[in-house]
Amino acid sequence: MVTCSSGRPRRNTAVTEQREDRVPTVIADNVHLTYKISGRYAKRGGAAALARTVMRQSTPGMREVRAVRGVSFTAWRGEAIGLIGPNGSGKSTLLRGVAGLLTPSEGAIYTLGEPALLGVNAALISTMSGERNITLGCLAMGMTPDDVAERYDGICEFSGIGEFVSLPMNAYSSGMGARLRFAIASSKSHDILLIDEALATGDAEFRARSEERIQQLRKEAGTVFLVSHSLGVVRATCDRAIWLEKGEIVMDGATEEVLDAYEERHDPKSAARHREQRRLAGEASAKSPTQVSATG
Ligand SMILES: Nc1ncnc2c1ncn2[C@@H]1O[C@H](COP(=O)(O)OP(=O)(O)OP(=O)(O)O)[C@@H](O)[C@H]1O
Repeated sequence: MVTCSSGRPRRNTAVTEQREDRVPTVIADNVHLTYKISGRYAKRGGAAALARTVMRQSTPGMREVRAVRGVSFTAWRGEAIGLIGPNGSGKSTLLRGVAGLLTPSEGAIYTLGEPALLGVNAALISTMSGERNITLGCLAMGMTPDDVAERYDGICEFSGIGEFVSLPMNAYSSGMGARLRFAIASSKSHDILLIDEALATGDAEFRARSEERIQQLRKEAGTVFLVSHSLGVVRATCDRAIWLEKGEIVMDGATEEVLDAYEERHDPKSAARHREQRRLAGEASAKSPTQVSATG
């Protein structure tokens, strides 16, 4: 089933561009996502208050934050896409738009299948134990009680939270909570899995296991979107990257190319180091056939 979330009715032109051999799972067509901040948060300060008094306004007006501005892309089944960009560039907002939690003020998002958003702030109930949250989280994802019973041990083991599972989640460290959320959400294959920074919180060993799990989810035919500030995680996990700045796409393409360009702009030292590493690796591989023939 194709689901559409849009600001106003639009002709679904992008769908007709699909290639025969690949299945599009998410189509974003000129998407704009805007937050409206109302009342007292919109404008503060003495001058604004005085203006309101003079103009006899009881409440200040609405302010808009245009977090995503005219974003278009097509995601295909089997892809893992990293969303990168500086703070406030609109990555999480775009993910929430794909998840259907925000409606575009303009443009449309079409999804084939059910998107599942896995965020660090995903809603589990902090006063309940990990055990209860596993059960509720799995049921909420559409599993049957038998499915839950079957997967329960695997989820506990994957999360690595040990006996903390019987304690309320508000007794967990933020890393433990994030690990449990990831373990619950990734225990089921999703048509479209949206991950917001979840991997950044675990330790190195958990990150390695999560990367493996994401690769597995990809093989099970889903599409994975990953928001991360860690370019290393995006490099290890994604084959495509979308770079956002101020709510607009700067670049969309193969991970290496996009990350190189991003680093050139935001972290030139790392970009130079990576170039040098590649040059040395290139030299080594150019030399190796000679060495083989010399020894062979
Ligand atoms: N609930 C909200 N209400 C109002 N404005 C918001 C809200 N959430 C985000 N914004 C604003 O939208 C813009 C994009 O924020 P968003 O969280 O999507 O960026 P991001 O790239 O994910 O940032 P970060 O890397 O810091 O997590 C920012 O200007 C932010 O202040």
